[in-house]
Amino acid sequence: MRPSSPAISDAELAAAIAEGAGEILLGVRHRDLLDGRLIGDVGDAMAQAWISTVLSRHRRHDAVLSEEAEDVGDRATAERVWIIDPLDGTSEFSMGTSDWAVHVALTVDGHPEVAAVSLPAKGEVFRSDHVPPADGPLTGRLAVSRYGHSYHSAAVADRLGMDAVRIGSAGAKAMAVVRGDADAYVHSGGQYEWDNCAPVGVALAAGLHCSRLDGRPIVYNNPQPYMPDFIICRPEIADAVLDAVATPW
Ligand SMILES: Nc1ncnc2c1ncn2[C@@H]1O[C@H](COP(=O)(O)O)[C@@H](OP(=O)(O)O)[C@H]1O
Ligand SMILES: [Mg+2]
Repeated sequence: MRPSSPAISDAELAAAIAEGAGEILLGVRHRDLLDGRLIGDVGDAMAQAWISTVLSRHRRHDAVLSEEAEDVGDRATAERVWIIDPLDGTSEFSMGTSDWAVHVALTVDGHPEVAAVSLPAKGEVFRSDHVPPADGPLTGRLAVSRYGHSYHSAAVADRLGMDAVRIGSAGAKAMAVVRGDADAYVHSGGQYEWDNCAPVGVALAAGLHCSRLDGRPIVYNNPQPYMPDFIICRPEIADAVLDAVATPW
């Protein structure tokens, strides 16, 4: 086999994967030929197959953690690990809305060094090496799941007087904060590293506050890839958000 292209940087590769998988996923939704659960299953499988083939061709020495692949081998002890969600917001993708995303992050020693999040149905690709600072006017909006508030997001909305906006997909919610459409995304109650690693990588690069609910930094590539809670918010409200989640009632 010919060696893979030597030229592509980690940042270019992450963005190309997020964009290319997005094109595949838009093709899966082409003209409503599929629907319901089937469309989500096919989307997950096709995006995963393409991404894993691209990574094995271009970065065969790196480890990979993906929502759609078995977590085998010694990934947790590797230095460079790609953390991937080939389709975040599978239910929204299946429903035909635009709030779904592809997440691609490269972690080095547990930190997202490079990240890309595409929102293919909106034609947007956010990348950590090019993202502008999220420093526009505050909106008073808090991004929450379409399925409702978590205990802690309700406390933040209540305490800070914020309006909840329902958006599917962790990536789409985080990018709403990066874009300046919302001031915060607060999640508790469960998620996995692939759901929030690339969104956090882009958010950090945009100058946003990202931490666990108790204020600790978010560290990835843990042996158990469960990452159940985090805050992504504008730095100017971070203290108030941390205070609200520390003493919710
Ligand atoms: N309590 C929980 N436990 C595990 N995963 C959760 C979760 N709440 C949300 N998620 C996952 O986080 C992503 C965003 O969810 P939401 O839009 O509701 O905030 C979804 O990923 P997938 O679509 O990749 O499965 C969803 O499955
Ligand atoms: Mg996900």
